[in-house]
Amino acid sequence: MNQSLLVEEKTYSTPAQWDLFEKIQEHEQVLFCNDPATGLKAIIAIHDTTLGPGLGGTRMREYETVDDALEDALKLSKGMTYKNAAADINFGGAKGVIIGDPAKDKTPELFRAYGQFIESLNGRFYTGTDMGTTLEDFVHASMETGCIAGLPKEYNGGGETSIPTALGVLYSIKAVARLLWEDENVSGKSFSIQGLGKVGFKVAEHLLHEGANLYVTDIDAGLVNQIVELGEKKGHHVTAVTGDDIYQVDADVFVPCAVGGTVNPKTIEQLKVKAIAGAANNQLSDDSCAALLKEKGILYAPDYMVNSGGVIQVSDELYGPNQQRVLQKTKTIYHTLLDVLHQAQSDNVTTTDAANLICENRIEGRKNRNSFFSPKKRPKWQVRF
Ligand SMILES: NC(=O)C1=CN([C@@H]2O[C@H](COP(=O)(O)OP(=O)(O)OC[C@H]3O[C@@H](n4cnc5c(N)ncnc54)[C@H](O)[C@@H]3O)[C@@H](O)[C@H]2O)C=CC1
Ligand SMILES: O=C(O)CCC(=O)C(=O)O
Repeated sequence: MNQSLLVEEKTYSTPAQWDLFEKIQEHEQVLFCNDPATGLKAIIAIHDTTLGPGLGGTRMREYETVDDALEDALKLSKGMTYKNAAADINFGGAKGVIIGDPAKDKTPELFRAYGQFIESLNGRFYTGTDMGTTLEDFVHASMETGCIAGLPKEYNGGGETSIPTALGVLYSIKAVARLLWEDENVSGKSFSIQGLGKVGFKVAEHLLHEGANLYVTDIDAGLVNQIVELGEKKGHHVTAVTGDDIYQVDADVFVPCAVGGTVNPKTIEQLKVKAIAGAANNQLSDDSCAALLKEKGILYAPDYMVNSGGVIQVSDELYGPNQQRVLQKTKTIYHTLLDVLHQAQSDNVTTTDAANLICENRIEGRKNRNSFFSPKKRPKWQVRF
């Protein structure tokens, strides 16, 4: 072996050089998007496209480090693979994160630049709203790419995904109630809701309509006040709670609807609830939390099943927007989730393990069926060619 090859071997086998590839080893592709002209800094992670093109929303958030942003994109996109498999739709898992403050850093040009990067993936990534992004942002992105889902109705899209997502959370809560109390009626039961944004606010409205009592928190005091006032009008108790106190309230069900990771060993110790069912993606800080919850007797409804109303709508757009049909499909979450909760009980495993197994079997099964070549692997709403 000549000297230069020896040097190369030595250089490239240093473990630190491979850290990044180790981090993304479960993923098919990760795209770092950098556009100095608009200030766009984004990461698109495509986890698995066995079931179809990668599909997942794009989040905008002020991350402290690029590593934090990458970790979020990797975890969220993997979650989408499971979510899409659980919802039995023909899409794989992917997600985008834009690094920046949604209140200060958004411009139409930034989203157009993001659209150009999406377009460069040539149909491998479809996206729409998530935390910190709105339908309007994606109207700008859609000027550059056809791979945008969930545009406003005026643009012939399905509109706000938080509507089916919130309905799916309500039906999941009903499934949990059926398992806990043999009755899906939640009137008089109490719920602690963390986050009153696009989804959490609607979940709170649904629960008030059902006659439930609420504890609510959000870093935006205006949203908290609105729900407190609504509760007063409806004659139900809505108690505003500050920050981390939400983990200690004496509610029946914790409903995380803000950021991920809020169910962790520290908060599990504080939680007094009987169950957790909410919209936030990646609620558990790590896999071991599922076992901790099981030990403590807290029933955990896997997040990616509870919050699949959004992808159900987005994938349904293949047939043209139809909210009635989407809401009907969203209600099926009740039975899918209840089956998983029963399965976990009868197998004495965590609810996460029971749900993951169903998804992994579905993906494995599809791998076998995808064994022959077909050029028609694009969803039919892809109209650019
Ligand atoms: N929008 C959708 O259709 C879907 C959303 N999700 C997930 O649901 C969660 C909420 O999504 P959206 O409502 O769309 O986002 P959003 O950005 O509209 O709302 C998030 C809310 O959480 C609040 N918040 C942030 N950190 C908080 C904290 N530490 N404590 C209390 N409140 C806090 C924010 O002030 C905001 O009001 C996210 O995790 C998202 O990924 C999942 C599936 C679909
Ligand atoms: O809005 C979308 O494009 C898909 C929904 C999504 O990202 C999610 O369920 O987390």
